[in-house]
This record gives sequence, C-alpha cells and structure tokens, in this order.
Amino acid sequence: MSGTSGATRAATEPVRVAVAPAGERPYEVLVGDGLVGELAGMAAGRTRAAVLHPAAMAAQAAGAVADLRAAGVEAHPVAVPDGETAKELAVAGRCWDELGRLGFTRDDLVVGFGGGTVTDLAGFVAACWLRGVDVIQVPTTVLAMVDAAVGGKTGVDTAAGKNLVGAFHQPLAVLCDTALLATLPPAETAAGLAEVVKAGFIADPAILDLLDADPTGAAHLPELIERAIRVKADVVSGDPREAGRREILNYGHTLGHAIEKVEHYTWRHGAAISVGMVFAAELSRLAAGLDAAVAGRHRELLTRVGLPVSYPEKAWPDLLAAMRVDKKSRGRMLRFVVLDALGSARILADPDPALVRAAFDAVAAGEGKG
Ligand SMILES: NC(=O)c1ccc[n+]([C@@H]2O[C@H](COP(=O)([O-])OP(=O)(O)OC[C@H]3O[C@@H](n4cnc5c(N)ncnc54)[C@H](O)[C@@H]3O)[C@@H](O)[C@H]2O)c1
Ligand SMILES: O=C(O)C(=O)C[C@@H](O)[C@H](O)[C@H](O)COP(=O)(O)O
Ligand SMILES: [Zn+2]
Repeated sequence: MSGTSGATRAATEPVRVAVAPAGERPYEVLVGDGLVGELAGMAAGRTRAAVLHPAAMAAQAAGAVADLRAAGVEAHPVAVPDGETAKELAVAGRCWDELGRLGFTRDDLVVGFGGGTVTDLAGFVAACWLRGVDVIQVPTTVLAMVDAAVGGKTGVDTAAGKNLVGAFHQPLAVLCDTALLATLPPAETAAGLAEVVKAGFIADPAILDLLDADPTGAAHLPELIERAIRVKADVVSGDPREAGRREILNYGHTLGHAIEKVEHYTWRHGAAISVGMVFAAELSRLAAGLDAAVAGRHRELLTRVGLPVSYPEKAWPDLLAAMRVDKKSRGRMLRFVVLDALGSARILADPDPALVRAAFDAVAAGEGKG
C-alpha cells in the first residue's frame, strides 16, 4: 500500500472475494471493519478523483475525500440527491458537467460512496465519461455491499421503468467497510437482507438457516454479507453481461421492479423485491413444481425479516404493463426467474397467463402476511 494519509486501517485483515468476469479485468471485493482507509492507497498516483455521495452522507464522504487529498489526489466531493432520485439522467448529466469542469481525463477516478442508488449512478457516470473511466465502489448499505456495488450493472431509471438506461461497467475494486453500517437504519438493513435472502434461495441455502436463527441479521452479518457477495461474484464471473445464467440474480425482480415503478419509487428496492420473491416462489410452485414448503418458506422468512409479502390486487393491470418492459422480456413474451428446487434457479419463458395471475392472486390475498 502506498497510502500516506494516516487514514484508519482495517482492524483485521479484510475478507477478499475475487470477481473474474470473463474477458474483462478481474477485481476484488474487500469486506472488513475500517476498510475505507484503503481507498487512498488504491487511488494514489491518480491526478483527480470525484467522490459521488448522497447529501446525507456528506460527513462520511468528507473523510474519504480528506484521505485522498492526503495521498496527493485532487479529490472533489460531488453531492447527489438521496435515494432513487439519484438515478435520473438529469443527475448523471450534472455529474458529467462537474467532471468537465474539473477537467477529468481518462486516468482519473470516480468513487461511488453511498447506497445502491449512488453506486448505480456513479458506475453509469464512469461508464459514459470519455467512454469509460475507472470507478471504485464504496458501498455504505447492506444492499449495496451484497449486490449493487458488485458486478458492474450500472444505470438510471426512465419514465418507462426501472434501470432501463445503463451500461455494464465493472469497478476497479469494491470496498465494503462494515463500520459504515453503524448508522444504517434498521429498515435499510432489512431491505438489504432481501437481496441476501435472494442469494440464499437461488444458490446458498445456508444463508436461510443463518437468518432463521436471527432474522435481524445482526448475529451473523459479516458471514451473511460475505456469503451473498460470493454468490454474486460467482454468477457475474461466469456471465458478466447477462447472456444467460446471470438472469438468476433477477429472482423476484420482475414483479419487484414493477411495484417500484407503480409506487413511483417511494418503496425501498429490497421491500419491493421481497414481495416479488413471494410472487416468484408461488409461480415456481404452480409452474415449475417447486415444493410447497420451500415456497412457503419465502413468506415466513421475509415476514420475520420485517419485509412486506403482499400487495393490493387492484394494481395488477399496471403491474402487468410494467413487467412487459422488464429487460428479460423478449418480444411479447414475459420471462421470469423461478426455482425448481431450493438453490436451483432457471428462466421460465412465456408461462400460462392464468398461472401468472394465480401466483399474483396468492400474493394479493396476503397469504404471505404470516
Ligand atoms: N447494480 C446492481 O446490480 C444492483 C443490485 C441491487 C440493487 N440495485 C439498486 O440499488 C438501489 C437500492 O440501493 P439501497 O437499498 O442501498 O438504497 P439507497 O442508495 O437509496 O440507500 C438507502 C438510504 O440509506 C441511506 N444511507 C446509505 N448509507 C447509509 C449509512 N451508512 N448510514 C445511514 N444511512 C445511509 C441513503 O442515504 C438512503 O437514504 C436501487 O436503485 C436498486 O435498483 C442495483
Ligand atoms: O446483478 C444482477 O444481475 C441483478 O439482477 C441484481 C439485482 O439485484 C439488481 O436489482 C439489478 O439492478 C437488477 O437488474 P436489471 O437488469 O433488472 O435492472
Ligand atoms: Zn435487486
């Protein structure tokens, strides 16, 4: 490490998870307490860095900016709106204006410091500026650590729907400093656990046992974060541009993204994905032969985590319209991620509309309220 900033060093050796996207530069996801100090060492030698952060995280981001400056990097904080409103093309435009004002060149660095909305935005800003500059992600929510900051999916929302404009742009590194989670509100932790539960159902059932033992996640948080990152890293490494298997990471997202759109992005992503997974589990039971007990486990566990598991029936026409512009759709064909069994996910293309409706009816009936 060449950092000379005197920044806080990780108290213990970080966990390192390798991501090796086929045909692209490999990188590591580091997980540990006090890791944000590693940023300055990684950036040393660069001329400029722009640290994109939500206004609400200005104080924490200022620490990272100070570390970068102490390492000789001309670092600039760039405040962006909080929550999903960060993921608007106009916000990306303002970030590009700022990079232009700073004279950002191809060897300068974008840092995404915040939740998944900021890491999605920062990745997209970096992907497009000069057709691609490096980005280091410093996720500050559970959700961003286990999912959003890893894997190179970047983008913004449009009037037509969620994440419809974007680019694949893998980060140079991902620094998950678990000390930053100390200020995270419980509802945000629960939302992040939705993606952890997803990783459990599609690939690593041990996650579900850990959450059964403590649905707050607190007792096993470092292990849960590491396990979910390993699931994501494995899938992304094999299929970085979602030509096939990566679609399983979209479990629960077909309905989940539709709920986010219908709710005008006032729902947390993790909360919408929770309802979406209950729906996907029902569809799996009805159309892919998933064991009823495994389907039911979705409702039970997500309820205990504190996440919603039902949604009003009257919204169905709007939800169906929103699902048609999901990125997994082909032509007029809807495609969903389903489970054949615990830990075994696949695509179900063009299912019988009656079964899709029946799966939603079960969600609307609140059978999952537990
Ligand atoms: N690119 C991907 O692969 C991918 C994967 C999953 C989700 N996502 C995207 O991620 C977004 C959701 O991310 P999110 O759940 O992190 O939401 P978010 O970014 O809106 O953060 C949630 C809230 O927590 C606050 N916050 C962040 N860190 C904090 C901290 N340490 N202490 C206190 N408050 C803190 C934020 O300011 C915000 O108000 C969605 O837009 C979703 O589409 C992307
Ligand atoms: O990384 C992926 O691939 C995922 O699908 C992870 C999802 O949790 C995430 O919400 C992603 O942004 C959804 O992707 P999208 O392509 O449906 O927008
Ligand atoms: Zn997601």
